Amino acid sequence: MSSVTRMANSKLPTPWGTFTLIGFEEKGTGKDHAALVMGNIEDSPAVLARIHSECLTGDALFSLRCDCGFQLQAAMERIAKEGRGVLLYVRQEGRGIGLLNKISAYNLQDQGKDTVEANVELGFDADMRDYTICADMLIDMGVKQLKLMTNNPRKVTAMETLGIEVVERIALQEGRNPFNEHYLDTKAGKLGHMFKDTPQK
Ligand SMILES: Nc1nc2c(ncn2[C@@H]2O[C@H](COP(=O)(O)OP(=O)(O)OP(=O)(O)O)[C@@H](O)[C@H]2O)c(=O)[nH]1
Ligand SMILES: [Zn+2]
Repeated sequence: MSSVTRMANSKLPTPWGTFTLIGFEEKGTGKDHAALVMGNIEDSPAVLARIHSECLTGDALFSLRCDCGFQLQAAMERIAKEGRGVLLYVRQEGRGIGLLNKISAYNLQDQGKDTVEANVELGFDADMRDYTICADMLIDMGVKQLKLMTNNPRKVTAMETLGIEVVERIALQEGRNPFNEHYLDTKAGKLGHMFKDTPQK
């Protein structure tokens, strides 16, 4: 049984083109999630896709502590350029620990901890995300194969495990700056993020 229910849809004009915005409700929690769709994404060929975890600070408040806002914009631009693709905007703020805990983690980082150490000190794993809802949103929209824009190999493995084939991983390296260098280097070192494209097959 799917973990999400499709609830509503509308047009969403953006600076890069007009997407269809689809709203989903997560059955277990009542949380809402969104998909931005352009073109016909059902069936083949593989669909250009981004699974974007919510980052209020980066996506909406222009934070330079991370690369999220830059990745979000780049992904929307690439999908619009291709004329076909999907971006899942998933409400997994702070890699699943929520905004308030992420702010506490930032406070620890201000005192010298890295992103992983800060999570652990607060009693969380480095990454608490579960991608089941992402696979179920894609299945609901008829998507079976992805060209996935991510540096995170765990997203690729998760999709494959959940029955969505990733035919290509496209690196999304955007917005490196003096404030997020250490964060990006920690992701590469401790969380296994990769900053080059890899064909999967
Ligand atoms: N706990 C915690 N979460 C953070 C921190 N910085 C950013 N985030 C969250 O991390 C999530 C984005 O994950 P990232 O690890 O940056 O990247 P990713 O989604 O795993 O991989 P990409 O697909 O390559 O972007 C968002 O939900 C952010 O809110 C931090 O220092 N601590
Ligand atoms: Zn961020």
